[in-house]
Amino acid sequence: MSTDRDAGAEIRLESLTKRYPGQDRPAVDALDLLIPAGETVVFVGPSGCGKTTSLKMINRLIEPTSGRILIGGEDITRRDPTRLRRQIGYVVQGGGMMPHLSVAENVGLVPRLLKWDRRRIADRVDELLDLVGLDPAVYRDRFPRELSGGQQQRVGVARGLAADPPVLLMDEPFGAVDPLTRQRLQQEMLDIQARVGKTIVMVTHDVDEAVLLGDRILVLEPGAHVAQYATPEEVLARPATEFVADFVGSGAGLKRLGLRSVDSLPLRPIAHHPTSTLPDGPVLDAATPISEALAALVTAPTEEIAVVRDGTVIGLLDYPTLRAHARAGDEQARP
Ligand SMILES: Nc1ncnc2c1ncn2[C@@H]1O[C@H](COP(=O)(O)OP(=O)(O)OP(=O)(O)O)[C@@H](O)[C@H]1O
Repeated sequence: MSTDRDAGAEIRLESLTKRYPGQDRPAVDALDLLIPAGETVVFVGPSGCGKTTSLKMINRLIEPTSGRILIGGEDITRRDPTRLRRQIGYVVQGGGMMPHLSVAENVGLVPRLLKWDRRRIADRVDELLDLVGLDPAVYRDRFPRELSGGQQQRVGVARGLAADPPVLLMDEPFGAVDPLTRQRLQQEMLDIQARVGKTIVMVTHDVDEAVLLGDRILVLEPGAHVAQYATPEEVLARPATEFVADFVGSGAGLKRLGLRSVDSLPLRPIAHHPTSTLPDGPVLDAATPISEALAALVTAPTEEIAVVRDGTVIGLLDYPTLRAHARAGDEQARP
């Protein structure tokens, strides 16, 4: 597959609005946006600002209250939504695989609905598994339960690309995997995008991910009001408002902290915790970078995670402690 920037389509949102029943303010309030063909645009912003609602209106999983969506110049607000969704790839957190279908059947889902012949579907499935780094001979007949989280996520990406759609929507695609797998998937996503040239719209909570993957970043305030829409370099170097500076700043603070390890934080001491009584829940090695510990804490079933050095628990770490230090790191870095 060669680089093909023409493979994507321009997306234009015009005064796009969503008002949920019973809510006094619109979740998305007259959003205007132009996403050039073949670019990756990443939506970031505080929880509830309207990222997912905006994304899901593009394939009409959520129906707009008013406004227009043009893809490749065509107003898709009048198209049959089911047909439309076969032409827009959609990748969700965790991969969203059907548990009772094999990898090949999952990837071939949309081509089958589009009535491609079997040979063409089989060839396409193998081509895509190769693209996402899964050996087709090993993985095509496996079931989701026989795959790791990262492998399921790869299958999700392959499925999103199956019918060669000009547009790929990704909703927190790498949010369900461990930090190392996440980094690997992000790198692979850059390679894949360089090869397929789709127009990609992605929602993430991770500013670092937005900076890495986005040609442009859309920073939203509540109501999906645009705080800034610019390249990552621009957003980091010249945040348009205090809000943007604060929002991307906390990520930058974490990035700086990322070089330090968790044993440099104040851990809650515990009286006695020999190796034999290591807690059941997740543990972190003392050398784990703080940025990775954050992801572990956010997804942990417990409020504290034990930090272990040489098989012995040296203390407990909680989210408020880590967060307080991330903020402190930020302030120190400001002039
Ligand atoms: N089905 C719904 N009915 C009513 N209100 C909703 C519905 N879905 C979302 N909302 C509200 O609309 C607003 C935007 O939600 P949305 O999920 O788009 O935000 P988000 O930025 O993606 O949030 P998060 O980062 O937490 O996923 C929120 O205030 C939310 O409570």
